[in-house]
This record gives sequence, structure tokens and C-alpha cells, in this order.
Amino acid sequence: MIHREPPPTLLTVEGLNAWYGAAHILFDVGFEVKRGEVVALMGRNGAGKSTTFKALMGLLERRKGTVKLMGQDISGRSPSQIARMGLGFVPEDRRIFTDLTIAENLEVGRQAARRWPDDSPAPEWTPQKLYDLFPNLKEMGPDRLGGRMSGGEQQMLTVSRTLMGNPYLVLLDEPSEGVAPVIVEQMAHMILALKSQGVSILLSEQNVHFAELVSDRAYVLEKGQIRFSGTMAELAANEEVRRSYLTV
Ligand SMILES: Nc1ncnc2c1ncn2[C@@H]1O[C@H](COP(=O)(O)OP(=O)(O)OP(=O)(O)O)[C@@H](O)[C@H]1O
Repeated sequence: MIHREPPPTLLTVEGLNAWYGAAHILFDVGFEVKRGEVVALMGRNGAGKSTTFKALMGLLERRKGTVKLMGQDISGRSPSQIARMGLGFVPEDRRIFTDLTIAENLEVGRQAARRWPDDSPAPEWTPQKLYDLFPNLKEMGPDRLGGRMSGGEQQMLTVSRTLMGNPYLVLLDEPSEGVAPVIVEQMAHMILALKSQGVSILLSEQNVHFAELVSDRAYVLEKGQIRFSGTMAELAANEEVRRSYLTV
């Protein structure tokens, strides 16, 4: 029998609590993402998905708990340190530089290539590879100004800019939210393409259908607490969880 090592854990979150001012929003949130996985953090509006991402990135002043990226504790680090350690973040508001071109926006995100602990190369991105992944960006050409793109195109540029940092893991906040159905389809396609190239993704999502298309596993949040954890098949079979905590 061939012995296979289990895939290493990229992200480990334990006992994560977070506050906005005096408002306690996350309560002992815990989960993990392994190398090569696409994991969905699910829950309705206001469940705490974006807050979890902000807490992971060090963007919330008041937070408590342990966050480890490839075994290294990042819970006390600044957002820029965390990004440089290889945790990529595509926020919900998808901010791009509207007065910079597509090519310039990509350069803003560039970081050196990374290696896995076993010294094999981690996924490495170039503008050319990203243009191949997003034919829309390619068609517009590298000189198109960010401000002259649709919301969905800007979303693709934000994802591409994050990938230019060659992250070990990408946090993708609500990829299907507020974009046209054709772009939603392209986002699903993109996530599967990234997965096939070895990119690991934690996405926040309230659309069950979208999450089922692209994810291996899911965690379900409600009122800042994890209420369910399991495979997509287990979630599909669990009427109770779907009815209580998700919009189907
Ligand atoms: N800046 C803020 N100040 C105070 N409370 C906030 C702030 N941002 C979010 N909240 C509250 O924190 C809770 C969790 O919000 P969060 O944005 O994390 O939810 P979400 O699951 O990402 O939902 P959405 O899809 O609406 O983004 C909500 O009750 C929300 O009202």
C-alpha cells in the first residue's frame, strides 16, 4: 500500500473572538484549511463572515485567539506583515486603483515567489498567466484604466492583484455577491481553475449553490459562532442546518 502524507494544514484558527468597539461579534470561532482545499465559510447576512476575514488579516483592533499560517502564529501581526507572510485577501469592496491601468494594478500586488516547507515551489503568478485565466482582462488590454471597467471586471482584477503576491492561501470575501450572473459563472470557473493549479482558498459565501459548485468543505456561521462543519455532501444532506442558518 502506498503511504500518503496528509496534506499540511495552511491555516489553523482557534478560539477567535472579535469586537467592534464594545460589540462582541465573534465567539470562539475555530476552523482549518489544508493545502489544496477550497473551503467555504457560510452564513447569512451579518453572521460574521467578513468580520472573521478582517480578524484573520489583523484588521480589527480588538481580537483574541490563535491564528496560525503554516504553523506560524500571525495573531499579533499587522495586516501588511500578514500579507507579506503569504495570506492573500480579496475584500468584499474589491478596491482597485481606478487611476492606474490593469498592468499597474497588477504590479502593486507583486511579491517574490514562495516555497513550501518541503522546498517545492508554491504557485507563482505572472501577469501573462493571469491574462490566460481571465480572458476578459486580456481582451481589455494591459493599458485599460481600472476606473473604466465594470464591477465584475474590477473583481477579477482584485483577485488577480492578490494572486500577484503568490499567496499560500487566498481569502475571498463573497465572490458571488452583487455581480451579474455571467460573472458569477466566471468566478466559479476561476475558483476551480485556481484549485486545479494548487491554490488553496477560503471563501465566504451565503449562496449555497455557488459554494456547492466550488468547495470541498464548509463551515457555517451564525451570530458569530460555528454551527456546522463538514463536507459539501454532508451539508447538502443536512436539511436542519440549511434551513436554520442558510438561505436556500
Ligand atoms: N464596522 C462595524 N461596526 C460595528 N458593527 C459591525 C461593523 N461591521 C459589521 N458589524 C456587525 O457585525 C456583525 C457581523 O457582520 P459581518 O459583516 O461580519 O457579517 P457577514 O456574515 O460578512 O455578512 P455580510 O454578508 O452582510 O457581509 C453584524 O451584526 C454587523 O452588523
